[in-house]
Amino acid sequence: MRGLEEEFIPSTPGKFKDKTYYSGNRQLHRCFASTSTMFLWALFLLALTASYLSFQSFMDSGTRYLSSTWGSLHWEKQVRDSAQIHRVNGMSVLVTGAAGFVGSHVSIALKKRGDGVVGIDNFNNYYDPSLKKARKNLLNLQNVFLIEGDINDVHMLAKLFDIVAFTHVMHLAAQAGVRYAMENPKSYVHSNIAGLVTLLEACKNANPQPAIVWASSSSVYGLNEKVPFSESDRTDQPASLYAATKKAGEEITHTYNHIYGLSITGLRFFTVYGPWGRPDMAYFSFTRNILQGKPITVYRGKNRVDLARDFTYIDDIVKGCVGSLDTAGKSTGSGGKKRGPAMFRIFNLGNTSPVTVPMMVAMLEKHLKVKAKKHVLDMPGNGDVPFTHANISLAQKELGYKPTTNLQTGLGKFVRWYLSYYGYRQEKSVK
Ligand SMILES: O=C(O)[C@H]1O[C@H](OP(=O)(O)OP(=O)(O)OC[C@H]2O[C@@H](n3ccc(=O)[nH]c3=O)[C@H](O)[C@@H]2O)[C@H](O)[C@@H](O)[C@@H]1O
Repeated sequence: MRGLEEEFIPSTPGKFKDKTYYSGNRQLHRCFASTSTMFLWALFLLALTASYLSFQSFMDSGTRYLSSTWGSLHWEKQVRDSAQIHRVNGMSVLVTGAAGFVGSHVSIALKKRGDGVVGIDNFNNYYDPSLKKARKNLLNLQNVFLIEGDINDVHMLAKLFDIVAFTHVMHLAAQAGVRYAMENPKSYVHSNIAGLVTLLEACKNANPQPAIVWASSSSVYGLNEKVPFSESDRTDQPASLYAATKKAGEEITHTYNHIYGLSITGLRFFTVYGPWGRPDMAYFSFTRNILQGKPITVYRGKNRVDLARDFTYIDDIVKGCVGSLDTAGKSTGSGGKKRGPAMFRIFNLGNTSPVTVPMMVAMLEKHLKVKAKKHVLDMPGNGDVPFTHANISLAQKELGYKPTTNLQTGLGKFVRWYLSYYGYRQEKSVK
């Protein structure tokens, strides 16, 4: 016996050649039966497609809501609340790279003094994303809403500027690291070039246009030998792709200032270090290796000259960033059109007292109370520069920037943070 389903569904759809249908009437009936079955089939398929599509959209909106990625009403409310200004003459700032080292510190500083802050970060895995998540938790505690998204996402940026009239953008999202550029050059183009342009486009289209403060790098001085490095020194000899993308960023921001009236302040950071820092940087990875009894590689320059850096403590950098936001002139454009000349500035944010890498290691040994196992190697040709040294008189004059933490003190603070964050008990783990 054929089951009911088999009665209605032919084994070969569209082909109804049942030999029992033989008369004219039956021909007509057969024709009618065949048309109505096809109609039923079409209806069935239509219903199937419709339910599939609505299931998909339900799933999409469900995930969007649950993971708080952009777009939902709940998300919009979180953005608005976080951007709310709580002081007279305060600002509302979009901080890119807010789960990063400098980004998280700046976001918290701004929020604490009553400014509105919305963060964005793509949480990439260039270094341990769990550290970025931990920084996100810090931001949550301060009621800073952090969006998980990429600055290359045109629609998300447009939506953000639609919801909030940001007065400022603190642009710190970037692919950092000098030597990693040889391993993954495309990531530098993605974040430092394409991402920058996407962000500038969004800022230029925004109404009102925000003022932009962004992170360039001391590495733009490249092979410059004139010391200390001043903003007017040549920057056309980058030694790494990283430096080249930062230099390109300075030129790109200039064109957006020139064509669209965006207010731009570029900050050349000098080897920023401190608590919640970046694990890829030498002082951080040295600390880890020293504590684990593993060797560290200390590079040495030409003619056995020690490499040196103008290491700058995070709190000083934060003051420089906040000072730049406070003194930034307004952008002049609207509706994507320039209405007058706008501010364009570049500042060194350094410490003005370079320290050699072996001296930095000696300071770490003292704080950690452990001797490092050092391997000294000639500096490989991988983009490193032999030394950096900032002239900060311009930042001092225009921003009131005045670094106050020397490397010895700053590394002490870093080591205390490191030991507590990674759960070392100093008296037990170090000899
Ligand atoms: O201020 C800057 O412009 C740059 O500072 C750092 O770059 P860098 O100064 O090279 O910082 P580290 O990677 O921490 O290196 C510091 C020094 O330690 C040396 N080093 C690094 C790693 C290592 O294993 N051994 C070693 O001797 C490097 O050659 C360098 O002289 C940051 O990583 C960049 O993102 C930033 O833009």
